[in-house]
Amino acid sequence: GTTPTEMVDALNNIFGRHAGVRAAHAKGLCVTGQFEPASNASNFTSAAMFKKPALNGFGRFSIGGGNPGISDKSRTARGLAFRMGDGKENYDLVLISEPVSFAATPESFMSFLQARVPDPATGKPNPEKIAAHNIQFPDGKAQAALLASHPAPASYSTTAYHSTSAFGFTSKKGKNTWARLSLVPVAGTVYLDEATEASQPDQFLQADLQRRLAEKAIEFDLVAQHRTPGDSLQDSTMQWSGSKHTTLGRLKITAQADAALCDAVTFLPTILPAGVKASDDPILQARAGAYAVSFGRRLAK
Ligand code: HEM
Repeated sequence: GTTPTEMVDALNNIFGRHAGVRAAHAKGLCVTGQFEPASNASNFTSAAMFKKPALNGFGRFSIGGGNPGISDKSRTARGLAFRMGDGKENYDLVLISEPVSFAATPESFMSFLQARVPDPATGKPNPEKIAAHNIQFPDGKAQAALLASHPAPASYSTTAYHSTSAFGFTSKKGKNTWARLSLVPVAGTVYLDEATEASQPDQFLQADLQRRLAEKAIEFDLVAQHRTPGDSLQDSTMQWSGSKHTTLGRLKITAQADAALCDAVTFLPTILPAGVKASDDPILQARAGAYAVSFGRRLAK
């Protein structure tokens, strides 16, 4: 099965159930900031909030997986969730640090996780089960290859974050454009070099964030990649080739915030302003239900 409860149980089966903690992206840091829409963004999207000079918001940087003690050096996806609003509507961006997800469907997501449940005899995942998953669900290979191709980001501020799924944007003239979104770091993408990867302590991301924010805001451009024919609207494991991009504005992360601010909500990729719609990508459609189950469990502790 692939109900929201079954998906969260599958995460808990691997990572354990930690009181008050997210079932996925368990480790993270809460921040506040502003989004400044680009002056021409309203040609691309009719959403009212993009006509404002600036929107306030808060968000959370995270490391993929349900282990709250994971090393900051681990080669897993990083996450960035950010909620911005104009007082009337909210817009949640819930993004990861690779341009593709690890499963095209909830069935593939379940198989990926079930193949990684630690073997009671060894305490480790059984490589044969992972190999069998890769044969049955080859859609998981693209993200794994990307993650293996570089060390972890040197900082939460030095990697791009991507929606992997597509959203439809209605322009003020009523035209719909399908796009995938990315937050692109203004300071550029920097991964740990291999020597630093070996020598750096396991925890460095919080101190790094503190140091950078004491100096200046951490900035990302919000970029919409337009769909070109052949770019899938259903398969978030396939990279897009569309070469047309529109910059929708700049996100400025200005301060760290108490974890409580972010833990009181669940960021959902389906919280969208009027004028932006989700595609019928089955992964995008499955996420909100699972996030709600995880949210309920961590509030109940
Ligand atoms: C079927 C596929 C997926 C499932 C079942 C799933 C499940 C979850 C769950 C249960 C949480 C914890 C929610 C909470 O307690 O608030 C979570 C968090 C998160 N997920 Fe997913 N996820 C999926 C795919 C994705 C994809 C494709 C992305 C990004 C492109 C993504 C990005 C994130 C991020 C950034 C967070 C952390 C949000 C925060 O910091 O509060 N997830 N996911």
